[in-house]
Amino acid sequence: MASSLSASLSSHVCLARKESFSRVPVKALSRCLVPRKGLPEKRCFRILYNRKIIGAVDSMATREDATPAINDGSKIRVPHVLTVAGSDSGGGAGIQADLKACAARGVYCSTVITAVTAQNTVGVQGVSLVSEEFVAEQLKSVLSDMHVDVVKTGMLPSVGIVKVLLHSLNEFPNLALVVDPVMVSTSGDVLAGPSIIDVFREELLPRADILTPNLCEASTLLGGKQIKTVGDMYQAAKLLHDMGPRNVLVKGGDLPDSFDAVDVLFDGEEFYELRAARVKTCNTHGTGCTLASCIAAELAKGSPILSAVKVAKRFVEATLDYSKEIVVGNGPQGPLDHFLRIKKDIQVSGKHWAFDPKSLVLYAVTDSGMNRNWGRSIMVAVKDAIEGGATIVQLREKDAETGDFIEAAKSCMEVCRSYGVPLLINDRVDVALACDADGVHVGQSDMPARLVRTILGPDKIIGVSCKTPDQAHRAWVDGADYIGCGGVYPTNTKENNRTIGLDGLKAICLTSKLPVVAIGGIGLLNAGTVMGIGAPNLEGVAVVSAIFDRECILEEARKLRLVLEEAKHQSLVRESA
Ligand SMILES: Nc1ncnc2c1ncn2[C@@H]1O[C@H](COP(=O)(O)OP(=O)(O)O)[C@@H](O)[C@H]1O
Ligand SMILES: Cc1ncc(COP(=O)(O)O)c(N)n1
Ligand SMILES: [Mg+2]
Repeated sequence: MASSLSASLSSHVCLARKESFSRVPVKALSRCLVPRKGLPEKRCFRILYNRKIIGAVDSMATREDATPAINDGSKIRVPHVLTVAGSDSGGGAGIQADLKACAARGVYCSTVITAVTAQNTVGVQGVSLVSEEFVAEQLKSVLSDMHVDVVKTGMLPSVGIVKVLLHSLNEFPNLALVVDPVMVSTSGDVLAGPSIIDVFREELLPRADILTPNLCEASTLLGGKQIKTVGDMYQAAKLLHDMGPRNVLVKGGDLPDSFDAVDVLFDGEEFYELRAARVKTCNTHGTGCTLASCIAAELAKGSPILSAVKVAKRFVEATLDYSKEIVVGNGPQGPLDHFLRIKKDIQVSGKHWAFDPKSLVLYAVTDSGMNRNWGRSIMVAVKDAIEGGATIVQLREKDAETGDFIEAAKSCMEVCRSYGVPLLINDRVDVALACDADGVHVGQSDMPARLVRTILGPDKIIGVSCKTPDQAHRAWVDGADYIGCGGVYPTNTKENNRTIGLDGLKAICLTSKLPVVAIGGIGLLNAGTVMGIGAPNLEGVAVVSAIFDRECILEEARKLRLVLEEAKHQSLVRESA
C-alpha cells in the first residue's frame, strides 16, 4: 500500500500544489498515513517535509483520473471548488456568497443548486426545491467533465438530495469535502428541516474533512445540547468529531456576550481557539457560507486545514469590516460585500471616467532640480501649471527620497483631483500605488507596461516612452493608454537621449494605434510646428523646462496652451479644406 501510494504521490505532487511543491524535490517528501474509520485509507495522508506538514494533497494526490500536470508549459489548471447549495435571490448567502468568496480568493467555483430561495434582507419568503434528479444531473455534468478539488456543501434541504450527493461522493472518493450544515437562516427561517439530521449524522458527517456548524446547528446535530460558552463550544466540537468528520469548526458568531468572534477548531487531537475582533455591524448575512467557501478555496489551493481556517476567518473579519456600513436592503440583516475593498479603491481614486486622450494636450512633467532652483515646492509648481492650462501632470522626481516623493505625490494628488486633472507618476509603480495616483509613465528600461498593467489594474492610465514604431506597437499590445514620443528636439533634461526629429515622430504616429504625446525640447517657439505635422493621433506636447524652468509657471503654461489651441484650430481648418 505504502509503495503504491508513494508512486501515486510522486506523480501527482507537482500537479497538486504548483507554487509550494515545484521547488521541493519530490524525493524529499515523506508521507504519513492516517487511517480513519469508515474512509478509504488513501485519502488520509499528509505530506511532511522536514517533519513539518507543508501541505495536504489528500483530495487530489491519489485521483486516478487527475490531470497529469498542473503547469505543463501553457496549460495551468486552477484550483476548483464545487459548491452544492441553495440560491439566495438577495445575493447575500448561499450559492451567490460561495461564488463571490471563491472569486475573491482566486479560486474557480462551479455550482450545483439544490434549492431556489426567495430571500432578502428581511427574511426568506419562499423556498422551491430542485428535484433530486436534477441535482444528480448537475453533479454529473460538473464532475464528469471538470477537475474539482473540493466540494463544499451548504443548504441540503431534503434527505433525497443528501443521498444523491453521497452517491456522487462515493464515485469520487478522493474529493475533499467541507460541510456547512445550513439549517436556519440568519433571519430565523428554516432552510433544512429536522428530517435531514439522521442522514447527516450517519452518512454525510463521516465523509467530511471539515464540518462548520454555527451554535444553533451544532446544538441541533447534538440533539439539542445547550451551547452558551466557549467551554460548551469545545465540548460540542469534541462530540461532533466523534460523529466522524476529520475536523470540526464550531462557529461562535452568535455567542452571547462575547467581545470577540470566537470559533473553536478540533482536529481530533488538538483544539484551536480562533479569535477575531467582533465587527459591529448588522451586515452579517452570508458570513457562514463565506467562511466555509473560503476554507474550501484555501484547501483547493493546497493549504492544510488549520491555515485554511485561519485565512478564511481573517477574510470574513476583514470583509465584515469593509462592509459594516453598506446599505443594501431595508431589513435587519444586510449582506457582506466580498469585493468592497476593491470598490473602495475605485471610489477613493475618484476616477470613474475612462482615460481621455484629449487630456494629453498640455502635458506637464515636473523636475525636482528646477523646483529647487526656483525655490518652490512641487505642489505649488503643479498647482500653477494646472491653473495656467496643463491638462495632465507627471511627477518626475528622479533624485527624491521615496518617503518624500510619496508625501509630495499625495499633496499633488489632492491638488490634481480638485481640478479634475489626472496625475501620473514617472517610473515608480510603488509610489503610484501608495498615493493612489491616476497612473504611471514608464520608459523602455523600466518595468514592462504589461506588468505595470497587471499591478495597477484595468482603470489606471499607463504611458510608455517610445522611439520607434516597434516600441509603439509593443506598448499597445501591453495595454498602455498612450505613448510619449521623443526627444523630438535635443534637450538638456535627459542626457544621452537620441532625438528622433519631426520625421521620427511622424513615422511613429502613422503606425501607432495609441494616442501620442510629443516630448523633448518643445516650448513656445516650436509647439505649433510639432502639432502641425498633421497626425490625427498626436494629441499634445509634454513639456518640462518650458514651464517649470521659468519664473512664472502659470504664465508660461497659459501661453503654451494658447499656442496649442491655435495649432489645433489650424489643423481643423486644414482638414476641412
Ligand atoms: N460580527 C462579527 N465580527 C467578526 N466575525 C464574525 C461576526 N459575526 C460572525 N463572525 C464570524 O463569521 C463566521 C461565521 O459565523 P456565524 O455567524 O456564527 O455562522 P453562520 O453565518 O453560519 O450563522 C465565524 O468565523 C464567526 O466568528
Ligand atoms: C440559500 C441560503 N443558504 C444559506 C443561508 C445561510 O446563510 P446565513 O446564515 O448567513 O443566513 C441562507 N440564508 N440561504
Ligand atoms: Mg451568521
